[in-house]
Amino acid sequence: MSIERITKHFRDSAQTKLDSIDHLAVPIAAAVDVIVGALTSGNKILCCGNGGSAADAQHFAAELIGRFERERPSLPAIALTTDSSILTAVANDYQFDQVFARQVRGLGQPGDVLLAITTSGNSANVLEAIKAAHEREMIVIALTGKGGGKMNEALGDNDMHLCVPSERTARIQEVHLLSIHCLCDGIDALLCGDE
Ligand SMILES: O=C(CO)[C@@H](O)[C@H](O)[C@H](O)[C@H](O)COP(=O)(O)O
Ligand SMILES: [Zn+2]
Repeated sequence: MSIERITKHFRDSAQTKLDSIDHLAVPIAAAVDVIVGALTSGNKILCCGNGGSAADAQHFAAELIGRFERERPSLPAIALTTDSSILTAVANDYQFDQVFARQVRGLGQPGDVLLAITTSGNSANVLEAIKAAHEREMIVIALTGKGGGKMNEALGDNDMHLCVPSERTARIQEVHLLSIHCLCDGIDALLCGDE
């Protein structure tokens, strides 16, 4: 593989991150307020996504249940992407687009937050999870890209949309991970004080 290709990936990734600051800094700060409000009211965070975004959902839940950069109490978060028995049963007995929605209906409570991650904004199982979250009176924080796709119609007035200004899945995922780390840092700062 050529060094130029690798260099281009690094440069493009850095540029997409720089381009994202003006789009995402304010909504990320607002999302931190929503998440901390939910956590301090005794609510929890559910997270979902497909492929690389499933990994992002798990990454976020791990940092809340475990820790980010400093010691603090465990925070309640569940990735809906991890239980192969649930995922296969729901996909087999219902439809694959219900794999997250069914878990939201079983686990979600009013005031809980759904972190819905999809680079295209179009994954049917993520959109169905949002419908279920609305039924459960949950708040949705959506991480998308590519203009947001069908997510633009799926979200309600109380939801939040963090849309990365890129058309390329890999670059969008890279900014999603950075955004997730900003969320973790913001949660810790609000709960434990600035460091
Ligand atoms: O990680 C990657 C590509 O970088 C893939 O696994 C990617 O996440 C999958 O193709 C997903 O199914 C894409 O779904 P979405 O982001 O459009 O919701
Ligand atoms: Zn990927």
